[in-house]
Amino acid sequence: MATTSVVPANRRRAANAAEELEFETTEGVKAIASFEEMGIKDDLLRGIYQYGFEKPSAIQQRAVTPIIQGRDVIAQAQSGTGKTSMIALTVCQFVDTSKREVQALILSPTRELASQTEKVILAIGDFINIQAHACIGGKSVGEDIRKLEYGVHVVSGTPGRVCDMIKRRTLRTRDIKMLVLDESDEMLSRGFKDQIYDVYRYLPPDLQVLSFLMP
Ligand SMILES: Nc1ncnc2c1ncn2[C@@H]1O[C@H](COP(=O)(O)OP(=O)(O)OP(=O)(O)O)[C@@H](O)[C@H]1O
Repeated sequence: MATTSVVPANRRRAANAAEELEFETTEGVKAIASFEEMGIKDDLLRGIYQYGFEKPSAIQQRAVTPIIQGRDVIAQAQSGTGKTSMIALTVCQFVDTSKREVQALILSPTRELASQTEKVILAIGDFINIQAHACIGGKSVGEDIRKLEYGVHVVSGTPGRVCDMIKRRTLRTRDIKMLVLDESDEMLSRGFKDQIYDVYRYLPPDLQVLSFLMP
């Protein structure tokens, strides 16, 4: 397990000035200053640059490599520091797009966040032809069934709808090898614990788990 935490050294000062941030990481976790050095696949790098990113943010510099190496990771950083983008890029790096099965599952506490993550995945993963679907409450169940039966590589959803789709056997879990819990503390405080546990029970045992939260 690798842990990374990025918090302002002094909350009264400007939070986005890199020199005023404090970084705490598991021993051995290094900051990698460029996307090229992270071993990201070429077509994904093209997508990242096309999206407008030139260099990784502080949390991305520290957490992307352990994720790509297959470690379970807990990463903590304030809002706007690049966590959602990091989920998108590591999921895109992880999936094998020649296999149209769900391989990564992202759970978020809100429909907006789940949809936003799906959008960033589709944008960054444009050149790798990634198929992603937002499985969220309030949207048509029929559309979920159609998309999932057609076949997608990634599902980004809220725990209730995802659990429902798994129980209907529309969301096949056999090939899921990565579980991402975004804003995991928020999910637990919103009472999603039982649903998350329910989802987890259906996932294969050989699973990489990533947990993202705010300080
Ligand atoms: N490496 C990067 N280079 C340039 N911009 C970036 C980079 N990573 C993220 N961003 C941009 O910074 C903003 C915040 O990123 P993101 O949404 O990924 O962060 P977050 O920590 O998930 O924040 P929030 O909780 O507000 O969603 C977005 O506009 C995103 O496009």
